[in-house]
Amino acid sequence: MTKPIALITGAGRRLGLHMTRSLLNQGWHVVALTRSRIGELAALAETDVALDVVTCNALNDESVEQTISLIKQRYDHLDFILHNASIYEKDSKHASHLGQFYDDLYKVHMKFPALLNYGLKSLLTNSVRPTANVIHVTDIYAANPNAEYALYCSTKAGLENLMLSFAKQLAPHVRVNAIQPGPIKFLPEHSSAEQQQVLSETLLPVEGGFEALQKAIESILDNEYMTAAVIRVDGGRSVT
Ligand SMILES: NC(=O)C1=CN([C@@H]2O[C@H](COP(=O)(O)OP(=O)(O)OC[C@H]3O[C@@H](n4cnc5c(N)ncnc54)[C@H](OP(=O)(O)O)[C@@H]3O)[C@@H](O)[C@H]2O)C=CC1
Ligand SMILES: Nc1nc2c(c(=O)[nH]1)N=C([C@H](O)[C@@H](O)CO)CN2
Repeated sequence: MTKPIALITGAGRRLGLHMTRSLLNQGWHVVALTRSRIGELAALAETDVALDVVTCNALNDESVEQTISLIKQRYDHLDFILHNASIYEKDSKHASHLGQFYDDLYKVHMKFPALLNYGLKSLLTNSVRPTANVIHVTDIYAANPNAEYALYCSTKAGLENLMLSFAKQLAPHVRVNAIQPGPIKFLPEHSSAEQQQVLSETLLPVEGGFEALQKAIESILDNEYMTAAVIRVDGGRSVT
């Protein structure tokens, strides 16, 4: 296959689904990793042969190993990995089993991206684009944590640090960067009081929406002189 190939984790909804659609529309072949093949992503795969939906659960080591093997069997190159999969929950929600919760966050935010980067390195170095790209989607909370989400924030900081190591390891054929989103899209479980509080602390007091992240992702893909960089897309929340 001569088409560029993108691998997106957490592709079943929200940003992952948005980027899957956007890259397909721009002529990419997309390998969409998701925990279960359902809903809009599954429906899209029925009509678009350029979409390969692969089920993978980052909490299951065997599932991750099998996914890496399957991708290496199926493809001879890879041009972009978007590390998007994430769990965003308060520590207090898991007070009775904090150790298990922390293990899960580590697996989704750090171990999964690290194993994909190592396991798929040979495909990335065979990119059909001038350079391959890996983007780690972190959070402004990686630099300035929200204490109620301490465990989440620390593993996002780990994801950002991994970006620096892989940028060093994989240069010059693979560029590795991070994006720190701010309030892009609230989850349904966020109360309106929580939402208003966050927006009152944001210079541009609206949700950014997935298009704002799409533009940042595309700017990295287009800019051959960017690696080891961190871009904030946060409406100015991080300076208040
Ligand atoms: N939304 C926002 O305002 C902000 C977002 N971000 C970051 O941007 C990225 C996208 O955000 P958003 O779209 O809201 O993300 P979501 O909270 O909607 O989660 C993304 C996806 O992660 C995947 N995921 C969760 N657990 C696992 C698991 N065990 N194994 C594999 N995949 C898993 C799921 O994919 P699937 O359903 O396909 O299985 C889930 O839908 C995330 O990395 C997030 O941390 C950062 C700051 C703010
Ligand atoms: N995986 C996710 N991570 C984050 C989300 C989210 O919805 N999913 N949201 C936030 C914050 O709510 C942000 O929108 C406002 O501070 C951070 N991380």
